Amino acid sequence: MTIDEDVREISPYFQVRQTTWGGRACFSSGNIPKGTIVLQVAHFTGSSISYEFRKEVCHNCFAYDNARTMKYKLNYDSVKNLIHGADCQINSKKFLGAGLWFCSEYCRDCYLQIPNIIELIEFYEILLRHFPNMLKRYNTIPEQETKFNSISISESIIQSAWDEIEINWIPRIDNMKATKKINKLPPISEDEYCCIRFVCESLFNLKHMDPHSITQRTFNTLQSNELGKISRFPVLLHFQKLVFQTLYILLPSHLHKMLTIPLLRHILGTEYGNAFGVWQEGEAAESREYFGYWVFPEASYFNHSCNPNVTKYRKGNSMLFKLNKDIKNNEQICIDYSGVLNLPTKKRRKFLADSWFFDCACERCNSELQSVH
Ligand SMILES: C[S@@+](CC[C@H](N)C(=O)[O-])C[C@H]1O[C@@H](n2cnc3c(N)ncnc32)[C@H](O)[C@@H]1O
Repeated sequence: MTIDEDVREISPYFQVRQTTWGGRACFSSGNIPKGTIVLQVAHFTGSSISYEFRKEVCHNCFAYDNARTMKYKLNYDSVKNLIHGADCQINSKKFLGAGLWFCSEYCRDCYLQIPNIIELIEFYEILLRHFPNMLKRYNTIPEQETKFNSISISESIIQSAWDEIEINWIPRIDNMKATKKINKLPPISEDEYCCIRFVCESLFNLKHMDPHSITQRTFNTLQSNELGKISRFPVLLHFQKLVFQTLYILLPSHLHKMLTIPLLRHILGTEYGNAFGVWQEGEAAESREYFGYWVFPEASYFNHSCNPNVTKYRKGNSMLFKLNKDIKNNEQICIDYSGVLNLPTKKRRKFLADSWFFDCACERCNSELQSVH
């Protein structure tokens, strides 16, 4: 993978360079003292709050109030001024709130001020309208995970699955009347529902982002872990197809234009290796809640180290990366992906290989492995 000259402007504190052992990585641009925030990012391409927390986490600032439902649900009055044009499929009488909850009027207003946000709200609302029926059908089919997980995966198996969609499924759907298309919506679970919202938010953000912005350029060059992740969990290939099919049938035209198979594969393939967890703020690591995940392309060049020099944390809807020790010029800047740094070498490395699909080549692993042999 080549390094785009442009990604060098991510932070004045580091440069992105190629390594021989772990793809691209961040190297400090000088001696930097402990406590320095080397990166703060606020532009995620996509975020996903898990179904369980959908009413309990603010969709603007990600606040959480001990499992209480957020006070402000989106209502028709707050969106009606944003609806222009007759083809918007938001119905004033049956508005369900698009599955969007906020901790305050301020957060709801901030969310509604995002340019063109009505496009995303419209899709969330359409999906929410169809979801109960899709879920009901999902709940009547027997457990299929075992069947799908027994498939052995290769690059060409993934490609043929998508070719099948492209060559057979899409033309069939394109030839149907709108009402008939709805009958082809697949049965989906809560997990697919959340992932569909994640992909749609990514399409929406990418559509309205300056194509020359650093977020867009870094997103384009993110490393995909599609093959590693689907090989480990083959059911994900089926899952991805359901996500695509639902989006293809339900997306209104302004976002439908964005939906291509290569882009969907890039959004999901890069999410597998680059997403950060959205964790509860202000709680100890052992007791905090995990709300979901989000992707910040500019923050995706940090490699993992089992002795990291950066601590990452969330502040509202941004993420900060702060040095936890002094570092020297040209030193690699690394974070912890795992949350299991206290485990013994073998177990820690197995965890990284199983959940992140790489054999850790950090200094601590290298020196601990040498002392084991
Ligand atoms: C979030 S990306 C980090 C940036 C990545 N190196 C790149 O070129 O895009 C995570 C990927 O980097 C590589 N990586 C990160 N930390 C590593 C480590 N300690 N040892 C080996 N590979 C690592 C793995 O391929 C992993 O899937």
